[in-house]
Amino acid sequence: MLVAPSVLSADFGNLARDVRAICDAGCDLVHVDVMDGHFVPNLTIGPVVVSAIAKAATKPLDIHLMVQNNTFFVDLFAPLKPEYISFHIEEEKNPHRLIQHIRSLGIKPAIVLNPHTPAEAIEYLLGDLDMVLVMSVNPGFGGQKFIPTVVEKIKRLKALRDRINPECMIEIDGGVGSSNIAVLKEAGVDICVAGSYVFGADDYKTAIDSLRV
Ligand SMILES: O=C(CO)[C@H](O)[C@H](O)COP(=O)(O)O
Ligand SMILES: [Co+2]
Repeated sequence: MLVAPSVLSADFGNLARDVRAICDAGCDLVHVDVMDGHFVPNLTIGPVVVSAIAKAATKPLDIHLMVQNNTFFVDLFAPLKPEYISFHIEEEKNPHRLIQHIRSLGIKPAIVLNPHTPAEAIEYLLGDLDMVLVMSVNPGFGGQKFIPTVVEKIKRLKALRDRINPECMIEIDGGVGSSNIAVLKEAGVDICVAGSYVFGADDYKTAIDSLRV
């Protein structure tokens, strides 16, 4: 299991310190939540702060867009050379075109599914994706309770993934911790995002290691 702590739960007064700390603690990716106050009822960070995160990070960035104008934000963050940019299928009229655009920028394209969106919604896009991110909370805030019905969805997604594009990663985001990580691994998750679980722990390395099932 790869681990991507979400900096949404970091101390923003000491952001560079916290980003360095999770990288030193052995995380695989740094998960960055970008919210525009329109697609979700919360507003987070733009390119000025994300570039400060990129500067402090010694691990690749995993940018999770929760925005209305995906192409605008992809172009805004592309110069930071993240490993992944993920966008919500619920907010994109031309997802196939946007996947190609992200790839043309040298970035791995990923799609996010909200809790109500079936795995089958991306069946004909899976062959072009490097990752699918399954939301296990409603997007917008850290520290929410895990929605257990996503476990069944991950199993369906894994079956599709294994048939269509075995290289494509499955990532989970929201309410993840040591209590549910084994079930998620068993269902087919490859990468877990964890915000409040990691940043709320006394020791980041112990918390990250506890997710490596
Ligand atoms: O995308 C997100 C919220 O929309 C965050 O990545 C997610 O909520 C992580 O926080 P936590 O692990 O505390 O649930
Ligand atoms: Co996220």
